[in-house]
Amino acid sequence: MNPDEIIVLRGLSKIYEPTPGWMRIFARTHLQETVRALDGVDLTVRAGEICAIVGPNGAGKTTMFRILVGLTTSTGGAGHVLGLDVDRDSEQVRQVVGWMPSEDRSLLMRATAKENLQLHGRLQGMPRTQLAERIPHVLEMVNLGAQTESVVAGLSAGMRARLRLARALLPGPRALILDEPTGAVDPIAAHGLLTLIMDLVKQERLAVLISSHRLEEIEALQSNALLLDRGRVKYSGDLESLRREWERPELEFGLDDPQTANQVAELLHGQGVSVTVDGVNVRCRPSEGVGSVLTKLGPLTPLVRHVRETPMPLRDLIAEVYKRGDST
Ligand SMILES: Nc1ncnc2c1ncn2[C@@H]1O[C@H](COP(=O)(O)OP(=O)(O)OP(=O)(O)O)[C@@H](O)[C@H]1O
Repeated sequence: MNPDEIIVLRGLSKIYEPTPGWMRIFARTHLQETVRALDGVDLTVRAGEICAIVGPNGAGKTTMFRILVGLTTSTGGAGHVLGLDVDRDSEQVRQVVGWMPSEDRSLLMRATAKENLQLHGRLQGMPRTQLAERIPHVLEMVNLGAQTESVVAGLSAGMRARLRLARALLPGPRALILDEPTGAVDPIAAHGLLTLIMDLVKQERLAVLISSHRLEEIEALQSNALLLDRGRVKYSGDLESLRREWERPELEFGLDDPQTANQVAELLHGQGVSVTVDGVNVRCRPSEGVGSVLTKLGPLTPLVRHVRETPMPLRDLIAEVYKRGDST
């Protein structure tokens, strides 16, 4: 085992079986068909690395997190944290994985920040002496030292998110699982929270899995990404390689007059490139590079006054991975 590889998933799968007929009488909701929530997922997260888990609703993100914190078991493949098997050694895994759930519902609103951490620590089986030492430390780590005795109901959404992070850090974990950490937080507080997470990852050499629907946040984290779709991996790797592989920059060709712009647009359209015309500018997102598009313009090429290339926003890039992946 490589000691730097903190989270290792190999072919991890989870199938939810249909609810048996006799159980449907008791179950409030029941499953009619088999659901493949995770289908052969491979992933390695090393110490000091952040991996963003991205996917539409139902992609399998929560199921992966639930397996890692021992709330459910896998039905195929294997998952290890620091060499511990997530199914067989779930008790020990919970000691080394900090879990930050997406909502505040798990916080006691009328208790203080310190009381919340005490209760959580006791439920996790942490000795009182260890808690007395860890609580001030983790509150300082998330810049909530001054709020130690504050009642949670009086804290801002950003502070509550940091308290949930402090709770995840309480046992001194080597891995963190952050489920939509900025979901309920305003953009400024979200930026502060993400900066804090990035600093912690560096200082403590934590391996972090994070889910977020806010793709611009993932870019700011400079993380790796695992794109999931119906339980299967669409892409796994760093964002730079994702760009190299999938980037289709927008090209803008500037012409002298609208008439020439329309001629260029028609020519490209005739060659299967979808274009928009905005006055003297023609824009398109071709699958080939600038050179081959210019060649396609033939006698109109010398009339092009400027070419501007704009990189795709991460949101569009990821949408492209899902779209193109579907057609293959
Ligand atoms: N306890 C369960 N029993 C049956 N099916 C489940 C259960 N939990 C999740 N599923 C199904 O497994 C699939 C993956 O769900 P999961 O909640 O892991 O996705 P997700 O990516 O977290 O989605 P979201 O972004 O909506 O939270 C979905 O089809 C879901 O309906």
